[in-house]
Amino acid sequence: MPQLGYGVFQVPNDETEAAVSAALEAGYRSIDTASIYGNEEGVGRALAASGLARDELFVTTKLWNSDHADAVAAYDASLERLGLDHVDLYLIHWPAPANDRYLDAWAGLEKLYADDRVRAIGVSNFLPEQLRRITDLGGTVPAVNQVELHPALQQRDVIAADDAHGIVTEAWSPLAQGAVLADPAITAIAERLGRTPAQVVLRWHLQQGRVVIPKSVTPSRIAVNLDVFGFELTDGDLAAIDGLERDGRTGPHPAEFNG
Ligand SMILES: NC(=O)C1=CN([C@@H]2O[C@H](COP(=O)(O)OP(=O)(O)OC[C@H]3O[C@@H](n4cnc5c(N)ncnc54)[C@H](OP(=O)(O)O)[C@@H]3O)[C@@H](O)[C@H]2O)C=CC1
Ligand SMILES: O=C(O)C(=O)[C@@H](O)[C@H](O)C(=O)CO
Repeated sequence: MPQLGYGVFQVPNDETEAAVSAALEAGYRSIDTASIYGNEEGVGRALAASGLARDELFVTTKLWNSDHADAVAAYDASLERLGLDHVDLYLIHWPAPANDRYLDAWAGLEKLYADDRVRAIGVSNFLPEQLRRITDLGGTVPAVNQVELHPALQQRDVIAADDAHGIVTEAWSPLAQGAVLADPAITAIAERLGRTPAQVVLRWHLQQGRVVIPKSVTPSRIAVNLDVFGFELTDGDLAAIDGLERDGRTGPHPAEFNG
């Protein structure tokens, strides 16, 4: 799985083909969408138009909360919209604890995986106790847990639980939707290194082994966000950004969100 991908939350379907095409042209090879984003068709059109071989691409989509009871049918519908015969990573989008159907959803994803219809399966927005209910089953361990994670919300308990099971932690809203980019600790590092604040934040994630999927519809930012493999933060820089934790959640809390 590429460590840096491109996310398309809040990109309207009719603008998604152009945005994903710009990302593929800039060099991204991993695209993160979801059935609830309503833009899988736009993603699919860009993939088809790119001329890139399928095995050069890494496509992630997600099972929405109302579909936990029939994951296989929801997967088929996503494939139809994407124009693909498989995706590389299929995630349960949220645990939706009030519905309490995520173990059924996991059984559906495990069936897809056992039938060789998807390259990897995982979860998103899972808290440690929700992950434990899945790993306690003794079946397939999720490959990935995609969670909100950025300097203002560092999710150390979730990362510890992921690490304990060998699950890759993937950061959504890795830039906190822009909310951390004016933080003096980050701008000072950016100025010293001659980089942008977004590049510094992405580097902070990457140097700690996380997968990131920044979103931008702005071509210059799409390019800048990918240009983060030619410099390094020092241990002091990493520690300064670690100091920005402030429980600054921007999205819903997984213990409460049922969609
Ligand atoms: N599993 C889940 O529940 C969730 C998953 N996600 C995934 O994570 C992806 C990323 O998260 P998202 O919420 O979009 O937030 P991000 O943290 O990626 O931030 C996106 C925002 O930051 C701006 N931005 C991007 N790059 C820069 C830059 N270099 N300088 C300044 N501003 C910048 C964008 O503006 P502009 O576009 O105008 O350039 C946009 O407003 C989503 O697209 C989606 O794929 C997101 C939310 C929940
Ligand atoms: O973007 C996502 O992937 C999300 O799950 C959420 O942002 C969700 O769709 C939402 O908008 C909740 O208010």
